[in-house]
Amino acid sequence: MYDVREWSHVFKLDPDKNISDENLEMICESGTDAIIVGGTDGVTLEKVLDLMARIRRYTVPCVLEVSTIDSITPGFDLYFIPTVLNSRDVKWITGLHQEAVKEYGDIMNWEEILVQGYCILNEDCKAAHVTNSRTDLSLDEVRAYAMMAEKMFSLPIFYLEYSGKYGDAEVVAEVKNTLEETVLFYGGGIMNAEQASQMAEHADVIVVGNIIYDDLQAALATVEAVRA
Ligand SMILES: CC(C)=CCC/C(C)=C/CC/C(C)=C/CC/C(C)=C/CC/C(C)=C/CC/C(C)=C/CC/C(C)=C/COP(=O)(O)OP(=O)(O)O
Ligand SMILES: O=P(O)(O)OC[C@@H](O)CO
Ligand SMILES: [Mg+2]
Repeated sequence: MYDVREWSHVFKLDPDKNISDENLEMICESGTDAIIVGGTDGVTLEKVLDLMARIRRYTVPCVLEVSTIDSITPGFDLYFIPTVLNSRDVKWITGLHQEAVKEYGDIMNWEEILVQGYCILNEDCKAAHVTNSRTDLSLDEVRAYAMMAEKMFSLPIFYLEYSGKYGDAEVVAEVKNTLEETVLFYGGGIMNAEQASQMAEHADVIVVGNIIYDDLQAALATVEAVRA
């Protein structure tokens, strides 16, 4: 099922982190809608290839969230391209993207590519540091980015990113009310079933990342919570 509008839960696996075969099997067979392979640091082609090959033993849809040009590899079902709308640096909004499209645009299969409009709201996360994002945004400013993503740029996905920190459910709810077509992803700090169901009440898709590595059973419980 490659239609993100049908999804409600995804796991994000970091190529730079270790996961055992046993735990990977439980994640892939959990009933989640997809596995996203992505991270900010230490993402190399070798690590991406290795993780993709291991996920490919299972039928779950597998998506590469591109964070470096050098780690893009064929074989994924979909490719997500982040553009960080609240970055202060054009490099992370359209800069690297233009370089990549200049190089590969003519051979890209655009049907398997979805652009994600990121709004990064945790000032302490790596992605915020790397992209020099302005995270001290008012609700109206966040809503404006959501509206721009949908109405100005027709992006398929708007991603409220609190990576490593549980976010503000009120902000997620308000952004959801702002969007009509664009799919709202929420990610950050989901560590248990209760948090998963709270964010899933508002976001279209919740993204569960770090807890996979810290407490696998808690991570698996988030799938059940969203389905309930
Ligand atoms: C051969 C083949 C199949 C070709 C496919 C064609 C294709 C897909 C081409 C891509 C073309 C293109 C436009 C590429 C864009 C290139 C690029 C590098 C864009 C920049 C992306 C970007 C803004 C990265 C910044 C970091 C970021 C937002 C990463 C997203 C993932 C993320 C937020 C991870 C969470 O990290 P974090 O939690 O902070 O870190 P830790 O958990 O490790 O602490
Ligand atoms: O790792 P966590 O905090 O669960 O966040 C998930 C995802 O939004 C990270 O890009
Ligand atoms: Mg992470």
